[in-house]
Amino acid sequence: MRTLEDVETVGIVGAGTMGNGIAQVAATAGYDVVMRDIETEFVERGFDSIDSSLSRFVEKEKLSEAEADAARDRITGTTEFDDLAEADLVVEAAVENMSVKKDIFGDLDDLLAEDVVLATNTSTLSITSIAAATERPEHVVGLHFMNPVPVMKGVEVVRGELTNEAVVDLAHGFAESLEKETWESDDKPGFVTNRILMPWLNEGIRAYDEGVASKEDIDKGMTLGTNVPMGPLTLADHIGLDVCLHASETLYDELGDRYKPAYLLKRKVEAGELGKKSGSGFYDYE
Ligand SMILES: NC(=O)c1ccc[n+]([C@@H]2O[C@H](COP(=O)([O-])OP(=O)(O)OC[C@H]3O[C@@H](n4cnc5c(N)ncnc54)[C@H](O)[C@@H]3O)[C@@H](O)[C@H]2O)c1
Repeated sequence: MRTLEDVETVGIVGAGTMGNGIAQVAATAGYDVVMRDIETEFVERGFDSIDSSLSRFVEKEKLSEAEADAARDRITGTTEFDDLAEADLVVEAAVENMSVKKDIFGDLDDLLAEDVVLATNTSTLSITSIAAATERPEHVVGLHFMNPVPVMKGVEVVRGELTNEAVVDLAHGFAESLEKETWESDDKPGFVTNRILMPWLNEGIRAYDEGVASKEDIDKGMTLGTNVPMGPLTLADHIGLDVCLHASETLYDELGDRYKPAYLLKRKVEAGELGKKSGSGFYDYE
């Protein structure tokens, strides 16, 4: 198996919110990066996000201009799947859909040398199921970065049923080389973070819907009362209500009633009120 010392080029599948963030932190850490999406427009949008994020790091004097330029130069964007062939490690960050991920992992398995580790950034889907699309399930691991990747320190390493110990070690080592801190989860629905976060968000939404308190007081109660940086309604808006609903539905399917999404979460998504990104969710963002 390729070890961390062998990793020079990192392949990223998907140039969206997470993919471009992972590409940025990998390039900043000195890796060469190949970032692949299906349309040129999506690759370009990924680079726009990277450029503005690197500029903020320069403004805050966390990176010099030369370091930011060097990081940017280490990233190659592409729509050609075969360009991922030079990767020593791949992190998949495409859409949260099992059949899409299985197709991608089947193709990666065909393309890449058999000693290359394939990681997925899935938030809620089973690593073991994704790995089953390959002939190297022992080389498939969950590497669950948090959003926004350049800012959030934590990475959850998820061990599939068949994941090798050395692959789990590589996942921790790679994340640490990006100056992240890791923890580990078994391949159970939602892993540690979303298993606990999603019912917390849904309970906040239900409490609001049932008139327990105003949305401001629910958020204030949770921030001042439990010392979290954002209350549930603000955090749900930041994550995106559609993303919250999708994750909640996956957990509900796998774990049953205690994970049932709140009615109001469904209604908001149906109304197109998706949170910060659409201009309104529980709060208005103008
Ligand atoms: N956004 C979050 O807060 C967050 C946090 C942690 C993990 N995740 C997980 O990360 C993954 C990506 O989420 P995101 O928020 O970046 O989504 P996104 O929609 O912003 O980006 C996904 C990208 O994948 C691309 N894509 C689709 N099929 C592809 C393919 N076959 N090959 C290459 N690219 C393809 C899409 O065009 C899109 O640009 C998901 O599995 C999600 O669950 C998301």
